[in-house]
Amino acid sequence: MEENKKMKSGVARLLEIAGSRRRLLLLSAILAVLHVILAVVPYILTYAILKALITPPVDVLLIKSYIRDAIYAVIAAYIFLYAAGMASHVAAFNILYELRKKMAEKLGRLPLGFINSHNSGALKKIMADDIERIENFIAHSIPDFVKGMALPLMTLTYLFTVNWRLALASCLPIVILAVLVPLTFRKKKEAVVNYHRSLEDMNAGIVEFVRAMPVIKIFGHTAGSFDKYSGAVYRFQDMVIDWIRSSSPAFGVFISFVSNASLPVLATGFYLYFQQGLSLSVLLLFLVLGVGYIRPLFALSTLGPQISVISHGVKRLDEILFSQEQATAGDERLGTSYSIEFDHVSFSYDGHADALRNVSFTIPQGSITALVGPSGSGKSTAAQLIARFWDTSRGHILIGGQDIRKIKPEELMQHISFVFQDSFMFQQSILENIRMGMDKSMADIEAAAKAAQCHDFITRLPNGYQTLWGREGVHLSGGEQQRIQLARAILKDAPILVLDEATAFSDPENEYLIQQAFNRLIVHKTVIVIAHRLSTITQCNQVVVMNKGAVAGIGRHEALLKNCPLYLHMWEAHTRAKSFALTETPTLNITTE
Ligand SMILES: Nc1ncnc2c1ncn2[C@@H]1O[C@H](COP(=O)(O)OP(=O)(O)OP(=O)(O)O)[C@@H](O)[C@H]1O
Repeated sequence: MEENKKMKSGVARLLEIAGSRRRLLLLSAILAVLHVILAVVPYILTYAILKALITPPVDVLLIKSYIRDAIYAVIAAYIFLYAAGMASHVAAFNILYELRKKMAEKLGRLPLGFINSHNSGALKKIMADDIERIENFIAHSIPDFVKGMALPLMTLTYLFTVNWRLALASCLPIVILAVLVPLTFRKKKEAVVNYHRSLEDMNAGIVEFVRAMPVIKIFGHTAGSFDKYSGAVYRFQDMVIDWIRSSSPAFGVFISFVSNASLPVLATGFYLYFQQGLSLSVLLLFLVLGVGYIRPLFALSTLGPQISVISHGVKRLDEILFSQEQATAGDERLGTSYSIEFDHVSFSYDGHADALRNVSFTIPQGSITALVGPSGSGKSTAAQLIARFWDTSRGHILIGGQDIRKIKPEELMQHISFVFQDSFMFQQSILENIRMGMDKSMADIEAAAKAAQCHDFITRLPNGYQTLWGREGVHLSGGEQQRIQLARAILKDAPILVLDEATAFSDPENEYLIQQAFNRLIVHKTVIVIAHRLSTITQCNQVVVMNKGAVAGIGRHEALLKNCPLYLHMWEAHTRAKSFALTETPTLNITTE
C-alpha cells in the first residue's frame, strides 16, 4: 500500500493527497463548466437579437425577453464563477491544512537526528513555499484549466450548429496551436527542470555568499573570486538565454498567429457574406465567438510549467512523508538508576559505512565520562544515540538496565539534558527561553539563571526577563546565549546530562563563568562530555577514546597515558600545543565529587 502511494507522482499524487477534498474539486470543476455555459449564453442571445432585428416584422417583446435572459445569464455566470472559486479555495486551504498537519506529525515521528541533519532552510522551503504553491495551483489553476478546456469545446460545438464552414475557419487557430505548441515548447520539460535546478543552485550560492561575507573580507578575497556564487549566477544566465533563444522563433510565430486569430474567420466570413448571402448576424456572431474562445486557451499554455513546479514540490514532500520513521517506542517508565550502557552498539547513517562499530562501555550513575577522539571518530554520534536522535543499527543502549527503545519517548526526554554547541534562541522573552514550557516558578528560573551566571546580564536588559529575544534591539553574545542554554539545563535538572564541551570555548572571561555554571550543573548527574580539549578531562571518572567509530581505549587519564597509544599521542599533541600558547587560559577543570 505504502509502495503504491510512492509510485504516483505529480498531479495524480496531488489528487491522492487531496483525499476527500477531491469531491470539492469536482464540484468546483462542475461549477466552472456551468459558468462557461452561462457565459456563452449572452452571445448566443445577442445573435438571436440581431437576427430578430433584421427579420421583419421586428418582435419587440421577443427582443426584450432575450435581453432579460441575457442579463440573467450574466448574473448566473458570475454566481457560478464565484461558487467555483469558493469551492476550489476551500478545497485548497483544507488540503493545505491537512498537508501541513501531516508533515508536522511526520516530522514528530522521524528521528530527531533527521531534523538535526537537514538544512532548516530546505525544510522551511518544503513546509512553507512548496505547500503554498500547491494551494495556488489548486485554488486558481484547476478552475482556469477547466474553463480553458470547456469554453473552446462548447463554443465550437455551438458554432458548428450555426455554420459549419465558418466554424471550420474558427478552428484554424486551434490547429496551428496543436502544431506550434509542441514545436515551441519541445525542450520545455527538460528546460523547466534545468531552470529550477539552476535557480536552486543560485539561491544556495547567494545564501552561502552572504553568510561567508565576513570570511571573504577577512581573507582579502574580492566578490568576483567567490566562484561558487558567480558560477551559479552565470550558469543560470546562460541557461535562461539558451532557453529563450531556442524557443523564441517558434514562440514569435505562435504569438502572431494567436493575436491574429480573427483573420481566417474574417476572410471566410466576408467571402461567404458577399458571395453566398451569409447573414450579417451570423458574421457578427463568428467575429465575436469564433475568436473569443482563444484567450482562455492561453491559460492552458502556462499549465505545463506549473504542473512541473507542483510535481517537484510534491516529490520533495513525499521524500519527507515516506522517510523511515523511528521504530515505535515502548511505554516503560525509567527506574531510579541512571547508569548508561552501550552494549555492542553499531550505527550507520547511510546503511553502508558504520559511524559506530561494536561500541561497548558503561557509565555508572552519577559519574562523568568524557568521549575523546579525532574529528569524525563518532563522539557526537554516540552521544546522540543516548537520546534516540537515531536508533542503533545493531546492539543496545540501556539506561538503568532498560533498553531505551522500550522507554516512553517523553519519559526518556524528561531524563536527559543536552547542551549543544549551537545555542538556539526562540523569538520570545528571555524568561520563556529559559523556562522552555517547563512548569517552573519565577524563583526557580532566577535561581537557574544565577547558577548559570546569566542573571546579571539579563537584569541589565531593557525589560529584564521579559525582554523579547530578537526584538527591542537585544543582542546577546555567543557566550551569553550559551549560558542561557546552561540555565535551561540547570532548570530542567535531568539526571542525565550530555554536554558538548566546545560550548565552553569562547573567551577566557566567559569560559570562567561557564566553568562555574558547568560545575553547578553536573553535581550528582550521570554526565557524558564530548571533550575537545584534553586538559579539561584529566579529573573525569572515565575517558572513552574513540577512533574511526570504535573504542580504542577506556580508563582514567593516567591509565590511558600508559596503555592507549592514541590517547598518549593526543595528549602529547595537546601539551605541545599548550606550550606554544602565548598565555595560559583557565581550563574547564571538570571535577568529580
Ligand atoms: N547527519 C549525518 N549524516 C551522515 N553522516 C554523518 C552525520 N553526522 C556525522 N556523520 C558521519 O559520522 C562519522 C562520525 O561523526 P561524528 O560527528 O559522530 O564525529 P565526532 O567525533 O563527533 O567529530 P567532531 O569531533 O569533528 O565533532 C563521520 O564520518 C561523519 O562524517
